[in-house]
Amino acid sequence: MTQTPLEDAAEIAVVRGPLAARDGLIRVGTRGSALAVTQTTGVARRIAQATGSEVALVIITTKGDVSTAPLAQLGGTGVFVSALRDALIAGQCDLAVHSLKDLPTGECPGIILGAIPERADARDALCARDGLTLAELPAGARVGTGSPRRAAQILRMRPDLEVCDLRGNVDSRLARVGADLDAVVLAAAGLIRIGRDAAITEYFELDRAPAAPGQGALAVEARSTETSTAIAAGLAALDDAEARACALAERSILAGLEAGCQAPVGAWARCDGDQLVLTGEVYRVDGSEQLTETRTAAWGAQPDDQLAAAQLGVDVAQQLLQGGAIELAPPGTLGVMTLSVQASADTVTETSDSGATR
Ligand SMILES: NCc1[nH]cc(CCC(=O)O)c1CC(=O)O
Repeated sequence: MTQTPLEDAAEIAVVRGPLAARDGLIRVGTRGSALAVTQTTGVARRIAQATGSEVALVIITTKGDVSTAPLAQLGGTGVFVSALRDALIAGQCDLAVHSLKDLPTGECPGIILGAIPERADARDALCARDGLTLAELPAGARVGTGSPRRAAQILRMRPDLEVCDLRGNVDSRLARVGADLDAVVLAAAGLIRIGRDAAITEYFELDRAPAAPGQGALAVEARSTETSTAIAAGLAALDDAEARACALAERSILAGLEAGCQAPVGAWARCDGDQLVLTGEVYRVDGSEQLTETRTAAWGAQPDDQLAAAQLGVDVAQQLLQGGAIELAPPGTLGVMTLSVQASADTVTETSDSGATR
């Protein structure tokens, strides 16, 4: 938490606590972790360059930052997001920067997704003791992750390993390697952003282990009532059509599966010439089974392509559902909406029953 990024912010002021709105000033809200401050500083710099405006970072503390309780108890990954959104709506900042993979797929009233900047490395990375790769870890080695997707992927590659739960910020997770764990799996983008990529001993290629939908991408949110031309110009300069299409395609798999944040789902979208290629996977968490679907759509960086990207995700989700995704994933992690609708309509089926009592 008390790392170098604050120095990186040299020409961008970083404020903990309220900062009044003022003409010509763009206040960019962020969580206070080293990772969040670093990535938001990058966004703030580019907005400053594109607009010539004065830009400041405003650090907003979220429940997820001050608690080590399991995320599910705090209301899921959404806790990282809601305090920032509250601050944006309340006018405590003018923009809010999130890791896209932490954003729930639903719309948020009063808020627009103003920009998805060019995406960083989407891969997961293994950080193991003694420079070991996954294949080199001894049988029974303990690998830390809090993600059901990563757990399943590790066990598919190495069924003999022991997957251990892991929480907290990137630095505290890394500190466990060589202590009570032999390795941890983290997002490469986060490690690179905070300058800890020297800890990486292996990158998992996306064809072998598709990452969380939106991993490595950032989301810049604004108020839907925003009228500032400087903010509009800043958002337009930041937005990357390819990153937006890929993120949209990956995230609409989640939406199509009605996936909760603990769903073991991997996604990988890439633009390849004039094609947008999307792969979605759903796993049994013990690594014993998986479903994979790949589909393509035309791609030419046209406005229509964004709609096609979203539809591609829905199509992949449909294929995964037809392949039996609901039965593969832990009860209640997929088809979440359908379950609650069924339950409230008092037509509870066996599936929704097990989902509800999980
Ligand atoms: N789950 C928390 C989270 N949210 C965003 C990142 C950083 C990487 C990114 O921007 O996707 C991380 C850490 C991790 O998964 O290792």
